[in-house]
Amino acid sequence: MSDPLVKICGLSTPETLRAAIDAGADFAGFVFFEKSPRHLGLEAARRLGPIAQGRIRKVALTVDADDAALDAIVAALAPDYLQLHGAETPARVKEVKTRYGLPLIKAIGVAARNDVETAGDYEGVADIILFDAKPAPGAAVPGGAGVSFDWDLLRGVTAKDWMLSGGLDSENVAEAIRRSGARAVDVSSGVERERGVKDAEKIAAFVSATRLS
Ligand SMILES: O=C(O)c1ccccc1NCC(=O)[C@H](O)[C@H](O)COP(=O)(O)O
Repeated sequence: MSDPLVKICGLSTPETLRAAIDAGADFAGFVFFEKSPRHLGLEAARRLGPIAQGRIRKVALTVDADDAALDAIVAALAPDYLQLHGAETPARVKEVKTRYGLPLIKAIGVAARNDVETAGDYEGVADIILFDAKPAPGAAVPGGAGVSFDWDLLRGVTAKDWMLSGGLDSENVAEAIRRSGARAVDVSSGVERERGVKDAEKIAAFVSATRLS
């Protein structure tokens, strides 16, 4: 069986983007959400986009963004994927997909089995479902918290293409893959030396750990 795909999320510097590319990660996530410590401005996106181009799939992550914000982000980064990480409805996901003609990743917050089942609402609309830990009620930032959920909830999940996310690191990712059956994983906090600051060695260790799983 092929190695699991790896997405490193919340990259914001040329050095750590290159570290993700060199480690062999498949997706580079860029967070466009001002309340996040990983927020990437448009100017920085214009600088990082060409480094990633053709070397790693660029994912622009937004939270309930309107068309004007998405227009600016798409123009600055030229992403390969859009990741919608807010409360976007299936209708909104479809609208965004049609407007930009890009594959869509839709995040679903999971705390219980019925959360996993909501992925069915996005069937035929989202290209990839990203199962992440459900944010705490009233959380200002709905992702990247380094919190995991019960991976066994994903056993037998019927979504066609999906990623596992939430609280992963190089120590636990092999077990998370084994228990959930994931064929793609996403990480942010687990490859940081402090909140919002990515670490090249941790990125390499994380990718290696998925290859050994
Ligand atoms: O990472 C952020 O700061 C962020 C902000 C707003 C919405 C989503 C965000 N991250 C989403 C991701 O895809 C993270 O990689 C995912 O939540 C896992 O994060 P972690 O548990 O820290 O590995």
